[in-house]
Amino acid sequence: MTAAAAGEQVQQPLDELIASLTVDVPDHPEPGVLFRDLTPVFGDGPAFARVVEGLAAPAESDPRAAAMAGTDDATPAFDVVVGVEARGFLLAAAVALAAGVGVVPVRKAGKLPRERISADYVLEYGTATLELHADSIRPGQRVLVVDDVLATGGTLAAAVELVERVGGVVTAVSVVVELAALGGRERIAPHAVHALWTT
Ligand SMILES: O=P(O)(O)OC[C@H]1O[C@H](OP(=O)(O)OP(=O)(O)O)[C@H](O)[C@@H]1O
Ligand SMILES: Nc1ncnc2[nH]cnc12
Repeated sequence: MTAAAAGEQVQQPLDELIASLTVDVPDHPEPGVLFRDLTPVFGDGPAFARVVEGLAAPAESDPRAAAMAGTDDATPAFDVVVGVEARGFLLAAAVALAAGVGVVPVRKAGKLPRERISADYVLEYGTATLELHADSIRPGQRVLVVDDVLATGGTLAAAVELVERVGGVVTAVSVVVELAALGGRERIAPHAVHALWTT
């Protein structure tokens, strides 16, 4: 008997759901960039819930992280979630709340008020500086790094670098969308990137 015949709800695959809700905007924020607008994904309650659940999945199923956690599979294999300003904040806070752990912001330059470390980076449409409070992650803490889009990988590479400079152990890097042609995955290596939709 099929799931439908048995009366079960058949879920649309998550990558198809994200793709169907994403709006492509040509030439934003500058000519030549095809901007993938994910705000309709975040604005859809059931889709957002599935995205949040999916972003936490690799860390939960990573044997290395599970062994480090020393607990059963149901326990998140990370102690804290790092989110990258600004769109990553929407996701990281939700993932952290669902997992029962804290959330730490990686911010654009000049926003964090206390002792901080900085990393300059290049992204698909510009250059910028990211910062992390020096005491926001304890040495050895296991970190899930979350953002919405992996394009060239400059942003996430800088975020991972900051986490590692303060002694955090990056156990997983999760994004909603990976723009494969821009090669970001190679930039993040040796860390694996878990993308809910690769296009
Ligand atoms: O892989 P990359 O080429 O580095 O690009 C990806 C980054 O670009 C976007 O952030 P943006 O800097 O536009 O900031 P926002 O979240 O404040 O809109 C996106 O949210 C990622 O953080
Ligand atoms: N093409 C793109 N769409 C949305 N966010 C991005 N961040 C970097 N490149 C992007």
